[in-house]
Amino acid sequence: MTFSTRINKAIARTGSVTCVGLDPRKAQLPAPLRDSLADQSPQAWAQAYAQFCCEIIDVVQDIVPCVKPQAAFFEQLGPAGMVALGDVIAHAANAGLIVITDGKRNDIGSTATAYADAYLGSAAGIAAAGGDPATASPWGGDALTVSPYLGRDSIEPFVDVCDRRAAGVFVLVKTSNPGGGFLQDLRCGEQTVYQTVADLVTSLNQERLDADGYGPIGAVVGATYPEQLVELRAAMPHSILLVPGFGAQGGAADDVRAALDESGRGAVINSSRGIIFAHARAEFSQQYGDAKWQDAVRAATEEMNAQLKK
Ligand SMILES: O=c1ccn([C@@H]2O[C@H](COP(=O)(O)O)[C@@H](O)[C@H]2O)c(=O)[nH]1
Repeated sequence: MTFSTRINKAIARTGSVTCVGLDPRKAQLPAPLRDSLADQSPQAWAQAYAQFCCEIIDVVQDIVPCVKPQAAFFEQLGPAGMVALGDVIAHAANAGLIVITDGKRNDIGSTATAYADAYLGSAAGIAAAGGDPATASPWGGDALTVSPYLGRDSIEPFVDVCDRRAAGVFVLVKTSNPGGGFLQDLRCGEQTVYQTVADLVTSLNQERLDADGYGPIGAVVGATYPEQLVELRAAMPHSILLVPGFGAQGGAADDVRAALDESGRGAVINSSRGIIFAHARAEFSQQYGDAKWQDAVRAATEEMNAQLKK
Protein backbone atom coordinates (compact mmCIF):
# COMPACT_ATOMS: atom_id res chain seq x y z
CA MET A 1 0.00 0.00 0.00
CA THR A 2 1.38 3.42 -0.93
CA PHE A 3 1.56 6.50 1.30
CA SER A 4 -1.38 8.15 -0.46
CA THR A 5 -3.54 5.05 -0.11
CA ARG A 6 -2.61 4.76 3.58
CA ILE A 7 -3.49 8.35 4.37
CA ASN A 8 -6.80 8.15 2.49
CA LYS A 9 -7.64 4.91 4.30
CA ALA A 10 -6.77 6.53 7.65
CA ILE A 11 -9.09 9.43 6.77
CA ALA A 12 -11.88 6.97 5.95
CA ARG A 13 -11.27 4.92 9.12
CA THR A 14 -11.29 7.87 11.50
CA GLY A 15 -13.84 9.94 9.58
CA SER A 16 -11.48 12.89 10.04
CA VAL A 17 -9.19 15.05 7.92
CA THR A 18 -7.69 16.79 10.94
CA CYS A 19 -3.92 16.73 11.33
CA VAL A 20 -2.82 17.61 14.85
CA GLY A 21 0.32 19.74 14.78
CA LEU A 22 2.78 19.01 17.57
CA ASP A 23 4.45 22.39 18.16
CA PRO A 24 5.43 22.49 21.84
CA ARG A 25 6.38 25.90 23.21
CA LYS A 26 7.82 26.56 26.65
CA ALA A 27 5.57 29.49 27.57
CA GLN A 28 2.33 27.77 26.57
CA LEU A 29 2.89 24.35 28.08
CA PRO A 30 0.11 23.57 30.61
CA ALA A 31 1.01 24.48 34.20
CA PRO A 32 1.21 20.87 35.50
CA LEU A 33 3.98 20.14 33.01
CA ARG A 34 5.81 23.40 33.65
CA ASP A 35 5.54 22.94 37.42
CA SER A 36 6.98 19.44 37.34
CA LEU A 37 10.18 20.51 35.55
CA ALA A 38 13.25 19.38 37.52
CA ASP A 39 15.17 22.46 36.32
CA GLN A 40 15.40 24.79 33.33
CA SER A 41 17.91 22.68 31.40
CA PRO A 42 17.23 21.71 27.78
CA GLN A 43 17.09 18.09 28.97
CA ALA A 44 14.28 18.84 31.42
CA TRP A 45 12.34 20.82 28.80
CA ALA A 46 12.88 18.08 26.23
CA GLN A 47 11.39 15.55 28.63
CA ALA A 48 8.40 17.85 29.19
CA TYR A 49 7.93 18.33 25.42
CA ALA A 50 8.03 14.56 24.87
CA GLN A 51 5.50 13.94 27.65
CA PHE A 52 3.23 16.73 26.36
CA CYS A 53 3.26 15.45 22.77
CA CYS A 54 2.91 11.78 23.72
CA GLU A 55 -0.10 12.56 25.91
CA ILE A 56 -1.66 14.53 23.03
CA ILE A 57 -1.10 11.53 20.76
CA ASP A 58 -2.82 9.25 23.30
CA VAL A 59 -5.78 11.61 23.50
CA VAL A 60 -6.37 12.01 19.74
CA GLN A 61 -5.11 8.74 18.24
CA ASP A 62 -8.59 7.30 17.62
CA ILE A 63 -10.12 10.44 16.10
CA VAL A 64 -7.53 11.75 13.62
CA PRO A 65 -5.51 10.14 10.81
CA CYS A 66 -2.20 11.89 11.36
CA VAL A 67 0.03 14.17 13.41
CA LYS A 68 2.65 16.69 12.28
CA PRO A 69 5.55 17.21 14.68
CA GLN A 70 7.23 20.55 13.97
CA ALA A 71 10.98 19.88 14.11
CA ALA A 72 11.85 23.52 14.88
CA PHE A 73 10.55 23.45 18.45
CA PHE A 74 12.55 20.32 19.24
CA GLU A 75 15.69 21.59 17.51
CA GLN A 76 15.41 24.73 19.63
CA LEU A 77 16.37 22.58 22.65
CA GLY A 78 19.50 21.18 21.01
CA PRO A 79 20.45 17.49 21.06
CA ALA A 80 18.04 16.64 23.90
CA GLY A 81 15.21 18.09 21.84
CA MET A 82 16.13 15.92 18.89
CA VAL A 83 15.96 12.82 21.09
CA ALA A 84 12.51 13.97 22.22
CA LEU A 85 11.44 14.40 18.57
CA GLY A 86 12.51 10.84 17.85
CA ASP A 87 10.52 9.59 20.86
CA VAL A 88 7.43 11.52 19.77
CA ILE A 89 7.60 10.17 16.20
CA ALA A 90 7.98 6.62 17.54
CA HIS A 91 5.09 7.07 19.96
CA ALA A 92 2.79 8.34 17.20
CA ALA A 93 3.77 5.51 14.87
CA ASN A 94 3.13 2.95 17.63
CA ALA A 95 -0.30 4.50 18.16
CA GLY A 96 -1.08 3.77 14.50
CA LEU A 97 -0.95 7.39 13.37
CA ILE A 98 0.61 8.60 10.15
CA VAL A 99 3.51 10.93 10.95
CA ILE A 100 4.31 13.97 8.80
CA THR A 101 7.60 15.43 9.99
CA ASP A 102 7.56 19.17 9.36
CA GLY A 103 11.22 19.97 8.72
CA LYS A 104 11.00 21.82 5.40
CA ARG A 105 14.24 20.18 4.34
CA ASN A 106 16.15 20.29 1.09
CA ASP A 107 19.58 20.92 -0.46
CA ILE A 108 21.50 20.08 -3.62
CA GLY A 109 20.62 16.61 -4.87
CA SER A 110 23.54 14.74 -3.32
CA THR A 111 22.73 16.20 0.13
CA ALA A 112 18.97 15.89 -0.35
CA THR A 113 19.61 12.16 -0.68
CA ALA A 114 20.82 12.14 2.93
CA TYR A 115 17.77 14.10 4.15
CA ALA A 116 15.48 11.70 2.31
CA ASP A 117 17.24 8.66 3.71
CA ALA A 118 17.12 10.16 7.22
CA TYR A 119 13.46 11.15 7.38
CA LEU A 120 11.38 9.13 4.93
CA GLY A 121 9.87 5.75 5.63
CA SER A 122 8.19 4.18 8.65
CA ALA A 123 8.20 0.51 9.60
CA ALA A 124 4.38 0.48 9.43
CA GLY A 125 4.30 2.08 5.97
CA ILE A 126 6.92 -0.22 4.56
CA ALA A 127 5.22 -3.28 6.04
CA ALA A 128 1.87 -2.16 4.58
CA ALA A 129 3.55 -2.05 1.16
CA GLY A 130 4.86 -5.60 1.63
CA GLY A 131 8.47 -4.50 2.29
CA ASP A 132 10.91 -5.20 5.09
CA PRO A 133 10.19 -2.92 8.08
CA ALA A 134 13.88 -3.16 9.04
CA THR A 135 14.61 -0.83 6.10
CA ALA A 136 12.69 2.04 7.74
CA SER A 137 14.42 5.40 8.10
CA PRO A 138 16.11 6.20 11.43
CA TRP A 139 13.62 8.99 12.19
CA GLY A 140 10.77 6.72 11.17
CA GLY A 141 8.22 9.24 9.86
CA ASP A 142 5.90 8.58 6.92
CA ALA A 143 6.30 11.92 5.19
CA LEU A 144 8.37 15.11 5.27
CA THR A 145 7.75 18.70 4.23
CA VAL A 146 10.21 19.72 1.50
CA SER A 147 11.24 23.02 -0.09
CA PRO A 148 11.17 23.14 -3.91
CA TYR A 149 13.48 26.12 -4.33
CA LEU A 150 16.60 24.15 -5.22
CA GLY A 151 14.85 22.72 -8.26
CA ARG A 152 13.70 19.41 -9.69
CA ASP A 153 16.99 17.59 -9.09
CA SER A 154 16.72 18.42 -5.38
CA ILE A 155 13.25 16.82 -5.15
CA GLU A 156 14.10 13.68 -7.11
CA PRO A 157 16.11 12.02 -4.27
CA PHE A 158 13.01 12.32 -2.06
CA VAL A 159 10.85 10.80 -4.79
CA ASP A 160 13.31 7.96 -5.05
CA VAL A 161 13.03 7.14 -1.35
CA CYS A 162 9.23 7.52 -1.50
CA ASP A 163 9.25 4.79 -4.15
CA ARG A 164 11.50 2.50 -2.14
CA ARG A 165 9.93 2.99 1.28
CA ALA A 166 6.27 3.74 0.51
CA ALA A 167 6.68 7.23 1.94
CA GLY A 168 5.43 10.68 0.95
CA VAL A 169 6.60 14.28 0.71
CA PHE A 170 4.73 17.55 0.94
CA VAL A 171 6.29 20.17 -1.32
CA LEU A 172 5.79 23.81 -0.31
CA VAL A 173 3.61 25.23 -3.09
CA LYS A 174 1.62 28.12 -1.57
CA THR A 175 2.49 28.65 2.08
CA SER A 176 0.11 30.12 4.65
CA ASN A 177 2.26 33.05 5.79
CA PRO A 178 1.48 36.62 4.65
CA GLY A 179 4.92 37.11 3.11
CA GLY A 180 5.01 33.93 1.03
CA GLY A 181 3.74 35.75 -2.06
CA PHE A 182 6.99 37.75 -2.21
CA LEU A 183 8.48 34.81 -4.07
CA GLN A 184 5.60 32.37 -4.72
CA ASP A 185 3.34 34.89 -6.51
CA LEU A 186 6.07 36.22 -8.83
CA ARG A 187 5.36 35.88 -12.52
CA CYS A 188 7.50 33.23 -14.15
CA GLY A 189 6.75 33.41 -17.87
CA GLU A 190 3.04 32.73 -18.40
CA GLN A 191 2.35 31.74 -14.83
CA THR A 192 3.37 32.32 -11.21
CA VAL A 193 6.15 30.59 -9.31
CA TYR A 194 3.64 28.63 -7.21
CA GLN A 195 1.86 27.44 -10.38
CA THR A 196 5.22 26.33 -11.78
CA VAL A 197 5.93 24.37 -8.59
CA ALA A 198 2.44 22.83 -8.80
CA ASP A 199 3.20 21.65 -12.34
CA LEU A 200 6.42 20.06 -11.12
CA VAL A 201 4.51 18.24 -8.36
CA THR A 202 1.93 16.97 -10.85
CA SER A 203 4.56 15.74 -13.27
CA LEU A 204 6.42 13.86 -10.51
CA ASN A 205 3.23 12.04 -9.50
CA GLN A 206 2.30 11.07 -13.05
CA GLU A 207 3.77 7.57 -13.11
CA ARG A 208 3.13 6.80 -9.46
CA LEU A 209 -0.63 6.85 -9.08
CA ASP A 210 -2.52 4.55 -6.72
CA ALA A 211 -5.96 3.07 -7.46
CA ASP A 212 -7.64 6.32 -6.37
CA GLY A 213 -5.42 8.45 -8.61
CA TYR A 214 -3.14 9.83 -5.89
CA GLY A 215 0.66 9.81 -5.85
CA PRO A 216 3.30 10.19 -3.12
CA ILE A 217 4.14 13.81 -3.92
CA GLY A 218 1.83 15.94 -1.82
CA ALA A 219 1.69 19.71 -1.60
CA VAL A 220 1.46 22.33 1.14
CA VAL A 221 -1.21 24.94 0.43
CA GLY A 222 -2.22 27.39 3.16
CA ALA A 223 -5.78 27.65 4.47
CA THR A 224 -5.22 31.40 4.47
CA TYR A 225 -5.40 31.50 0.64
CA PRO A 226 -8.81 29.94 -0.16
CA GLU A 227 -8.88 31.11 -3.79
CA GLN A 228 -5.50 29.58 -4.53
CA LEU A 229 -6.59 26.44 -2.69
CA VAL A 230 -9.43 25.98 -5.22
CA GLU A 231 -7.04 26.66 -8.09
CA LEU A 232 -4.31 24.37 -6.76
CA ARG A 233 -6.69 21.49 -5.96
CA ALA A 234 -7.54 21.50 -9.66
CA ALA A 235 -3.92 21.92 -10.77
CA MET A 236 -2.67 19.03 -8.60
CA PRO A 237 -5.45 16.41 -8.81
CA HIS A 238 -3.03 13.62 -7.86
CA SER A 239 -1.61 15.24 -4.72
CA ILE A 240 -2.63 14.80 -1.12
CA LEU A 241 -2.78 18.38 0.16
CA LEU A 242 -1.42 19.38 3.56
CA VAL A 243 -3.31 22.53 4.52
CA PRO A 244 -1.85 24.50 7.47
CA GLY A 245 -3.21 27.81 8.71
CA PHE A 246 -6.50 26.59 10.20
CA GLY A 247 -7.42 28.17 13.55
CA ALA A 248 -4.61 30.28 14.99
CA GLN A 249 -3.70 31.75 11.57
CA GLY A 250 -7.33 32.53 10.74
CA GLY A 251 -8.28 29.75 8.32
CA ALA A 252 -11.79 28.30 8.82
CA ALA A 253 -13.77 25.29 7.59
CA ASP A 254 -15.31 27.19 4.66
CA ASP A 255 -11.83 28.16 3.48
CA VAL A 256 -10.48 24.63 3.31
CA ARG A 257 -13.37 22.51 2.04
CA ALA A 258 -12.15 22.88 -1.55
CA ALA A 259 -9.01 20.95 -0.62
CA LEU A 260 -10.99 17.73 -0.30
CA ASP A 261 -12.03 15.50 -3.19
CA GLU A 262 -15.59 14.31 -3.85
CA SER A 263 -15.25 11.50 -1.34
CA GLY A 264 -14.04 13.87 1.39
CA ARG A 265 -10.44 12.65 1.18
CA GLY A 266 -7.26 13.80 -0.56
CA ALA A 267 -6.26 16.42 2.02
CA VAL A 268 -5.45 16.86 5.68
CA ILE A 269 -6.03 20.13 7.48
CA ASN A 270 -3.48 21.02 10.16
CA SER A 271 -4.08 22.88 13.37
CA SER A 272 -1.31 23.14 15.95
CA ARG A 273 -1.80 25.90 18.56
CA GLY A 274 -5.59 25.79 18.26
CA ILE A 275 -5.62 22.18 19.44
CA ILE A 276 -2.57 21.58 21.59
CA PHE A 277 -3.00 24.76 23.66
CA ALA A 278 -6.81 24.55 23.75
CA HIS A 279 -6.71 24.74 27.57
CA ALA A 280 -5.89 28.46 27.16
CA ARG A 281 -8.59 29.21 24.56
CA ALA A 282 -11.59 31.19 25.82
CA GLU A 283 -14.05 28.45 24.73
CA PHE A 284 -12.30 25.76 26.74
CA SER A 285 -10.35 27.41 29.55
CA GLN A 286 -13.18 27.64 32.04
CA GLN A 287 -14.36 24.07 31.63
CA TYR A 288 -10.93 22.46 31.48
CA GLY A 289 -8.14 24.93 32.27
CA ASP A 290 -4.55 23.81 32.77
CA ALA A 291 -5.48 20.94 35.09
CA LYS A 292 -7.53 19.12 32.45
CA TRP A 293 -5.51 20.20 29.44
CA GLN A 294 -5.78 16.74 27.85
CA ASP A 295 -9.60 16.99 27.88
CA ALA A 296 -9.31 20.40 26.23
CA VAL A 297 -7.14 18.88 23.47
CA ARG A 298 -9.75 16.18 22.88
CA ALA A 299 -12.61 18.70 22.86
CA ALA A 300 -10.81 21.02 20.44
CA THR A 301 -10.00 18.13 18.11
CA GLU A 302 -13.62 16.93 18.15
CA GLU A 303 -14.76 20.50 17.49
CA MET A 304 -12.45 20.79 14.47
CA ASN A 305 -13.59 17.38 13.18
CA ALA A 306 -17.20 18.50 13.45
CA GLN A 307 -16.53 21.81 11.70
CA LEU A 308 -14.79 20.05 8.82
CA LYS A 309 -17.50 17.40 8.48
CA LYS A 310 -20.35 19.86 7.99
O1 LIG B 1 2.71 27.15 4.87
C1 LIG B 1 2.91 26.66 5.97
C2 LIG B 1 3.70 25.56 6.17
C3 LIG B 1 3.82 25.04 7.42
N1 LIG B 1 3.22 25.59 8.49
C4 LIG B 1 3.40 24.97 9.81
O2 LIG B 1 2.14 24.49 10.28
C5 LIG B 1 2.00 24.75 11.67
C6 LIG B 1 0.87 25.72 11.89
O3 LIG B 1 0.71 25.98 13.26
P1 LIG B 1 -0.57 26.78 13.86
O4 LIG B 1 -0.27 26.86 15.31
O5 LIG B 1 -1.79 25.96 13.57
O6 LIG B 1 -0.60 28.11 13.20
C7 LIG B 1 3.36 25.25 12.14
O7 LIG B 1 4.13 24.16 12.52
C8 LIG B 1 3.94 25.88 10.91
O8 LIG B 1 5.34 25.88 10.91
C9 LIG B 1 2.43 26.68 8.31
O9 LIG B 1 1.83 27.22 9.26
N2 LIG B 1 2.29 27.20 7.05
